[in-house]
Amino acid sequence: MIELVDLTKRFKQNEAVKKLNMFIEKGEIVGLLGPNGAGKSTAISMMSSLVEPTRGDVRFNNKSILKNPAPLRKIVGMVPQEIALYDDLTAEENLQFFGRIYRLKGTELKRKIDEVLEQIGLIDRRKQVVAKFSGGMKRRLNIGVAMLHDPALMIMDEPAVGIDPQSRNYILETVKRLNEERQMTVLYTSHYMEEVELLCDRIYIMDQGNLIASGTKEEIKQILSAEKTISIKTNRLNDRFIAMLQENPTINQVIAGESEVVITVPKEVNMFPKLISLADEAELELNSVNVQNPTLEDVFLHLTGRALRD
Ligand SMILES: Nc1ncnc2c1ncn2[C@@H]1O[C@H](COP(=O)(O)OP(=O)(O)OP(=O)(O)O)[C@@H](O)[C@H]1O
Repeated sequence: MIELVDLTKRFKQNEAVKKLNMFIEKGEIVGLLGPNGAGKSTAISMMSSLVEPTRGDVRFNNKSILKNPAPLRKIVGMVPQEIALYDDLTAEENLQFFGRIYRLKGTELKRKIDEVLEQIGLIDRRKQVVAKFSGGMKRRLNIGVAMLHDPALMIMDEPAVGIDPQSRNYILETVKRLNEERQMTVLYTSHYMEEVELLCDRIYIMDQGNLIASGTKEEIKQILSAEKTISIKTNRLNDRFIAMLQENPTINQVIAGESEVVITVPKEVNMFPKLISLADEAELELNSVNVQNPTLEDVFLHLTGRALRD
């Protein structure tokens, strides 16, 4: 459906996006994950023809859209990171205003507004002014605006940022439902790996303008397939035990908390007997020892040496 080819954007000295290659197939939910400043917004602004690339191409159904963006614009719904609503208008009036921009009118506009309000769970709040809305409700209406013209491709720029977990879940479920019921294709950008992990079929991870990993969740986690992480919980962790773990040549990494220590070891090693004897020696009672599956956060840490949310 959409393909980015060596897409690059330079702002003066700053190369915000560097030779980005990406594709989105019809019906997929694709995640674009990366910390603040990674270049996600710039990439999707070029993808939706709002920002002109310095180099590279954006192709829609195998045709470049750089000279002729109209066919793509017709099918794209863009959910911006900043909430773009009129505070002194009601939910319904906001949808009427934006619906007219999309050239909807009369009974068609009314039908569409009812449908969108139903989908975003705000049908009972249609007559309420947006100024009275919670952050989560504003985010939902922000998505509703982008849904008015039935976009085949929805591009969402951190649509659930800064809201409570319940509203976030509602948004994630709405996106999933729209994808399942209407085969809507979605590009979902976020710096929360949990959102992307929950929602997306395929994921691209960006950092400092570069694409650092891509693939299905399983493929990306394969990057860490040579190692496993073990979490050890005790009532009282002691320095002796931590020192013994740090000195053990099989253990690659030791991260100690107050009552939990997390170690990384090669995948094939069975650490359980050794951990039990080390704990015995350090006169420590173990509460639990769990092998953890790697998360996308672990992959990001492994690739960049930094946490995703620092
Ligand atoms: N219009 C602009 N002029 C100059 N620099 C810009 C402009 N837009 C973005 N940048 C820079 O490009 C880099 C990438 O920014 P971008 O907003 O694309 O990142 P992001 O991953 O979307 O992060 P965020 O979630 O914070 O928006 C940053 O260094 C930013 O300062």
